[in-house]
Formats: sequence, structure tokens, C-alpha cells
Amino acid sequence: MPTTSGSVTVSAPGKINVCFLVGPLLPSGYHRVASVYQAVSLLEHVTATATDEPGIGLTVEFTPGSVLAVQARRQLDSGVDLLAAIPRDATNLAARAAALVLAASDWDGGVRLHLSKAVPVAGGMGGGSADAAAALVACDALLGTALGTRALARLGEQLGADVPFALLGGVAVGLGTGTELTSALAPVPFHWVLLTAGFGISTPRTYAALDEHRQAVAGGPGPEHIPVPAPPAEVLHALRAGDPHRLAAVLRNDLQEPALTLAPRLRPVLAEGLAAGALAGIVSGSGPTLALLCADEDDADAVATSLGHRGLDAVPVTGPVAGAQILSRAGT
Ligand SMILES: C[C@](O)(CO)[C@H](O)COP(=O)(O)OP(=O)(O)OC[C@H]1O[C@@H](n2ccc(N)nc2=O)[C@H](O)[C@@H]1O
Ligand SMILES: Nc1ncnc2c1ncn2[C@@H]1O[C@H](COP(=O)(O)OP(=O)(O)OP(=O)(O)O)[C@@H](O)[C@H]1O
Repeated sequence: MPTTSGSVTVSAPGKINVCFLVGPLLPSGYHRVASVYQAVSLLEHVTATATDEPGIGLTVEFTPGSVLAVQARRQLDSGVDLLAAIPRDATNLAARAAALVLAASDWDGGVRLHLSKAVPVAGGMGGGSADAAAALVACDALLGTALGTRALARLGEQLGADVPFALLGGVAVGLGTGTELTSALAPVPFHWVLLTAGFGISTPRTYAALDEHRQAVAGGPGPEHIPVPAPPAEVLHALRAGDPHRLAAVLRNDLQEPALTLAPRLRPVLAEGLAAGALAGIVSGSGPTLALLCADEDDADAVATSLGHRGLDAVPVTGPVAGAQILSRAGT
């Protein structure tokens, strides 16, 4: 039975890829990858409310107090509206998610979504994917479709490569295009400092820069002929052991060099992060957010404070955290 009133609020996490290996370019334009995802404590919130009018409405804010809200206010002062970069129409990933659940329901009204965003926009942390995951779970609960985790993950795959992981959370290996997930053990929290940039990088552009580089390497195999990657066992061992020093030694992201080539101003920032006392640093996904791995919580706080004093937007986070979670229901 569809619910005709009420609302459901769901959180979903941003992610970093502690290991991201990019394999062959496929005819679809996607790449086969081996990803080790970790969900971190920077959360998106989506509230879905049933409406009598059909269709999907959408409003967006940056979560008050989040680094995203602080950056947005600063940029607004210089005439740049970060919030305007987020589509409000049917192309928003959360709206597309809601449309998929609505189509599977027998509710003939609509849904209004409110997004409260804390994950950097086009930051390489899967913020839009987290919105999509949260919207899938919220609409499923609101409309009584009871699709179940596997069916929701299949819908998520249609929306983006990172969406199934935002549903699952924790730590997981992602194969195929990143959507074939297997949870991995990481019983002890890791402490990171995120350095968020005030700009975004397009994910397809970063992949294309990697392919162009591979194409240009004389005698190299070319992007279509790169071997299919597998995640290194040492990464999974370090996660299972809860050992940040071991993990620091094996962080790897094949999209890092392309992202740093597209945004060279990140190179000195990464060096500054390391000099501030992080064990290691990596570009998150397709960038430009940088993730600095620290030895423990105290070190992460000290690194974040030190980098903050130098004018960088530094946020301590922990991971792994849970995937999409229902936080509250009202009137359902
Ligand atoms: C960089 C990562 O964030 C790492 O987790 C993901 O691979 C990208 O995930 P995403 O943004 O959810 O990706 P999608 O929205 O599905 O795809 C955006 C674009 O990224 C490229 N893409 C994405 C995933 C993949 N395995 N190969 C790709 O080449 C394609 O050009 C695609 O058109
Ligand atoms: N809900 C959404 N939030 C943010 N951007 C969205 C959303 N829906 C669609 N978009 C579009 O998608 C683009 C990428 O957004 P997103 O914040 O998900 O990037 P990302 O975190 O770098 O992605 P990924 O790490 O998954 O590659 C934005 O520039 C915007 O045009």
C-alpha cells in the first residue's frame, strides 16, 4: 500500500577510494576498475515527502555548518553561486532515483525531495551518488515499495557507478565498473583529513585524461588493452588489521595523476598536507578533494587545525561508516 502522506529522511555517506585501479576502456565508454571504497563520516541527507500532485519537486541546501556551506558563502561573496551548480530538474540524480521508485510503485501522486548536502559537489567523493542512494531508500520507505537491498542496488547501478556503494557503505571491493560489490572487513576506524577544493572536476574528463595519457605512451597497450585489475591483497590486509601505517604505504589511485594534471594547483596542497603530519595523501576518486590519512584521531585533529590555520578547508572524518540509513519518518 502506498503511503499518501508523511515524509522519510535518509542519510548516505560520501566515499573515498583507498585503492582505485583503472583497467580497460570498454565500448560503453566506461572502464573496468578495481576499487576499494571506504564510506566516510561526511553525510548527505534527503527528505522525501509524498505530494498529491504527480511529479517530482526538488529543493537543495548546503548543510548549515558544513565546510560546503562555509565555502559556498565565501564564494558567493566573490560572485560564484556553488548551489547553482546543482541541477533542480529531472536530471538531478536524486530526482532520477525517485522517478525509478515511483515507476515501481502504485502511487499516483508525486514526491518532493529536499537535499541537505555536505559532500563537496563534483569533488570525487560521490556526493550526487549518495543523494541518489538516499533518495532510493527514502522513496522506497515512503511509497511502501519494499524493493529490498538487491533491487535497490540494481536501480542504483542505472544511476551511476558509485550509487550501489553509497547504499551499502562500510568498506567494499568494487569490480566491473565499480558496482559489483563485496563487503570487506575494517573493524577499526581510520582517521582522515579531507581537503576540499572550492571547485569541481568532471569525472568523465579525468577518465579521458587517463586514456589520453595511456594512448600517448609509446609502446604502451592503449586504453582498450590495459589488463583487468584486481585489488591488491595488501590493501585488504591493512584495512582488516586496522593499521593506518600499513594502509598509508599502499594507498593508490590511477586517477590521481590525471586529476593533478587537470588541476595542478592541487600538487602543492597535497605536499602541504603531508608536511602537516599526515601519513599519506591521495586524490579522492576523480578529484579534486584530497584525503590525508592520519595515525589516529588526535593526529587528524592536529593536522586539520594546522592546515586550517594556513587557510585550507580541512575536515577531519572517520571511516568506515554505514551506507544509506533511514533517520526518521513523520506521518507515514
Ligand atoms: C571515479 C569514481 O567516483 C570512483 O569511485 C567512479 O568511478 C565514478 O563514479 P560515478 O561518478 O558514479 O560515475 P558515473 O556517473 O556512472 O559515470 C560518469 C562517467 O565516468 C566515467 N566512468 C565511470 C565509471 C567507470 N567505471 N568508468 C568510467 O569511465 C564514464 O565516462 C562515465 O560517463
Ligand atoms: N544530487 C546532486 N548533487 C550534486 N551534483 C549533482 C546531483 N545530481 C546531479 N549532479 C550533477 O553531477 C555532477 C557531479 O556531481 P557529484 O557531486 O556527484 O560529483 P562527484 O562527487 O565528483 O562524483 P563521483 O565521485 O561519483 O565521480 C555535478 O556537477 C552536477 O552537475
